[in-house]
Amino acid sequence: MNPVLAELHEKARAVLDPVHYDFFAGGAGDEIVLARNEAAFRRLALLPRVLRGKGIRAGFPVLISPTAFHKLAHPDGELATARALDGTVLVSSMASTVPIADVVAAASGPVWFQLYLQPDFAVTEALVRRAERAGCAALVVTVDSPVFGRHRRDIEHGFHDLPAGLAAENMRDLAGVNGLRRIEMSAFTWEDVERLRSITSLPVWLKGILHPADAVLAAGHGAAGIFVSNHGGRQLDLVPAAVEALPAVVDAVAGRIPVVLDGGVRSGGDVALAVALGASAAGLGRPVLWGLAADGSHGVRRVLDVLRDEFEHVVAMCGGQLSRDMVVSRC
Ligand SMILES: Cc1cc2nc3c(=O)[nH]c(=O)nc-3n(C[C@H](O)[C@H](O)[C@H](O)COP(=O)(O)O)c2cc1C
Ligand SMILES: O=C(O)C(=O)c1ccccc1
Repeated sequence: MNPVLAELHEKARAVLDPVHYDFFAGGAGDEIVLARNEAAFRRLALLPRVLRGKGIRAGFPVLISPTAFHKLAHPDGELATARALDGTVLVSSMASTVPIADVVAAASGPVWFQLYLQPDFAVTEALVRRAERAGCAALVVTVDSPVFGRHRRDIEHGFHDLPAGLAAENMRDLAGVNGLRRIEMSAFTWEDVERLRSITSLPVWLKGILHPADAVLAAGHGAAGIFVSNHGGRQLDLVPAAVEALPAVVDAVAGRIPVVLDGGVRSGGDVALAVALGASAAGLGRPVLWGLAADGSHGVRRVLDVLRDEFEHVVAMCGGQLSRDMVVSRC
């Protein structure tokens, strides 16, 4: 592990309330998927191409995946994360502890809004209007959570609610209700996605797709793109590592829409592997939380800078190109 990322993680562990550390770090069930997300990257290797000059690959294909409750990590919460972007996309969680308008106002890069469809469509619509008015560039609907994941560490600690003074600020005064509305998890259908699309001109991405057939349906139902994701091992503890599910989804989508990969990305090399396997970008969850907890905006910026530097170095080593044929198994 890059020593800067290791240092930020260790500092985060040291400064965070252990209950909040476990909320961020933990996964569902026996945490098998949580461990596999990282382990799967270590089982992959790259065969560099040689004598190709510098190649043409430019840009930094990383974004920040949505994570809840940044004020548990740092007093400035999502404002600190947003200030660190320097052009990187932040997918801001519906469960942010700063209102989305303030996140966008503080951001040094594009902000997308992640939401869970709510059983009362008026609530979903109000959230969409908040995101639009704030200036978000896209919506990301998380579709892997028909029910809440069972996070054993949270259950053991009795951690269910934010401490006094913190709240999911986007859930205030929604659809006729004064005060805070609870975020609900519920089961939806492709028709609900179409309904959401019909009320907004923002691009609608779907996050949490693992089955290739669902990826095809997403493209057919007008999704702007998809996230291959197992929610960082926080939903069903029976699924493959995210990067293991990626190739079949990329094949099924066949270039119709972009595919983002998140889960277990911990280095610029991991980003390169995801891109070589066909991802348009890789998303970061926990590494950003560790940077934020350790050193606020500066810590998040350091995480992004380390990954950018490592990614560019790997690409240079690979002759400026990354493709599926270059990825092999180590074992
Ligand atoms: C503490 C925490 C909170 C999360 N909150 C959300 C959320 O509000 N919405 C969502 O779609 N995904 C959420 N996720 C999942 C992330 O978007 C992402 O899929 C996952 O963290 C990627 O894996 P990584 O942490 O290994 O990088 C959360 C993940 C963590 C660790
Ligand atoms: O913890 C999570 O993974 C998550 O997605 C979430 C969603 C809503 C509120 C808090 C966390």
